[in-house]
Amino acid sequence: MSNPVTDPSEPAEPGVADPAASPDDVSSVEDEVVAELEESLEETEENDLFPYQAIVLTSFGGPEGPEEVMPFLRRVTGGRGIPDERLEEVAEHYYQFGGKSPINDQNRALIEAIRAELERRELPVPVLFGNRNSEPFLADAFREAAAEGMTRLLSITTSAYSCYSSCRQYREDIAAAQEELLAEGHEVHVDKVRQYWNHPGFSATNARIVTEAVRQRMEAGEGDADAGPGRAAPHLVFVTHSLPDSMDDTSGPGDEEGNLYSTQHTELAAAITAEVRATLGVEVEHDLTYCSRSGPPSQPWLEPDVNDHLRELASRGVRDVVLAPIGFVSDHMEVVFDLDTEAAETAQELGMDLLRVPTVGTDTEFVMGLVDLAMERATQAREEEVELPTWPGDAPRPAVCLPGCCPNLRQAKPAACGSD
Ligand SMILES: CC1=C(CCC(=O)O)c2cc3nc(cc4[nH]c(cc5[nH]c(cc1n2)c(C)c5CCC(=O)O)c(CCC(=O)O)c4C)C(CCC(=O)O)=C3C
Ligand SMILES: [Fe+2]
Repeated sequence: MSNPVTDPSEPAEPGVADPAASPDDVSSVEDEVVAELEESLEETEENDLFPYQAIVLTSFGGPEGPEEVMPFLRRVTGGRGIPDERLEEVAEHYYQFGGKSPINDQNRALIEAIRAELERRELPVPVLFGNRNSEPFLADAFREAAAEGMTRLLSITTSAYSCYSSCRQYREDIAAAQEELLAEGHEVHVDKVRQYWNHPGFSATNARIVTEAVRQRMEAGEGDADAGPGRAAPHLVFVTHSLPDSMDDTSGPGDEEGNLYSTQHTELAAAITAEVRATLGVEVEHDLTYCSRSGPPSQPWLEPDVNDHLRELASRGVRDVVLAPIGFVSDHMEVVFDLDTEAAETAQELGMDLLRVPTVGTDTEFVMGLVDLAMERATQAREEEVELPTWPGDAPRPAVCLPGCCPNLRQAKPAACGSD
């Protein structure tokens, strides 16, 4: 694919005709224009992200000041029956942090890291930022691309698993933003990378940082007076965002298998635990728990809640816990409030030692994995052979979602990046 002669940092300017050309010279002007267009097309074709002209980091969004908190929460919950009390409670979480969610700054840092990795691989493709629920919105990103004459974009989302909230809802918002652009006279095609819960860039990075945390805990424990040579390894508690049972039941390919969201987390938690055991040569127990439940109490959500589970572990005499937030890509509000504030308080009340593992954030191995995923998707778009690395298991999620998967249980809406 690569041609060392062309410098990708100097894009051709298609359509710029020689102003000195005389009107009789029409055919030579046309020849020139055609030649320039072909040259620019070749340049794009030479890079391994062809046919994509830009990457759009696609995320949830969050408020960046106190005045943005309530409009953000109303946008997120619009017509979804989240009780007012819950909204006020969540608003308080944001106010405790000055009304500013950490998520946008983290995504800007991730974009910088992706840009640096693209540059290292000599892939001259810009990275834009588009959120579902706060500025810069997805439509802003698409508009920016359209203004540059771009028509083919690749979305990388900041959610790794399969369910309505973390996959189809993103696809619906991409479709709505495309619709908005179409009304302004611009057609943009958008594909997305596969859900990457079992792409090694995400899963193996989590395994590495969880192993590091357990190792650190055990080394710290060696100095303890009551930590004899037979001291057990810490208990591993994995945590992810809770969902209504109905959303978990219908997560997956739409073939009535369902429960893909909880299954993916269960499999990854078990695989990481096995990796910790093998690497450190210790017996370690683990559980999967959930946080950030919302919705009315009458509605069943995935359990156990992380706080309830810490209480249960304490009652069984467990004192040493490593908490691994594998459900989250960065340290956003759910992590800094629900885990670092709330669960940390619970642990303190219980006299437990709780060490929270970092999220993948801007870890180099994770960032390289995202760029690998983008190149993989481009290879598929070119209909070339491609390997799809997975761990655990050997079943990559399809980059083009199957009809009916992870359905919207309230209201069917158009969704991008799928075959339905
Ligand atoms: C699976 C999942 C992810 C992970 C995948 C992904 O990353 O997308 C995620 C991420 C996030 N969720 C976030 C914020 C919120 N989620 C809410 C509500 C809900 N989330 C749900 C699920 C998920 N959510 C569900 C089933 C609901 C209730 C019903 C509904 O509304 O569909 C509400 C409403 C109030 C409340 O009920 O808590 C808020 C404010 C933020 C921003 C944080 C920040 O600002 O740093 C982020 C990254
Ligand atoms: Fe959420």
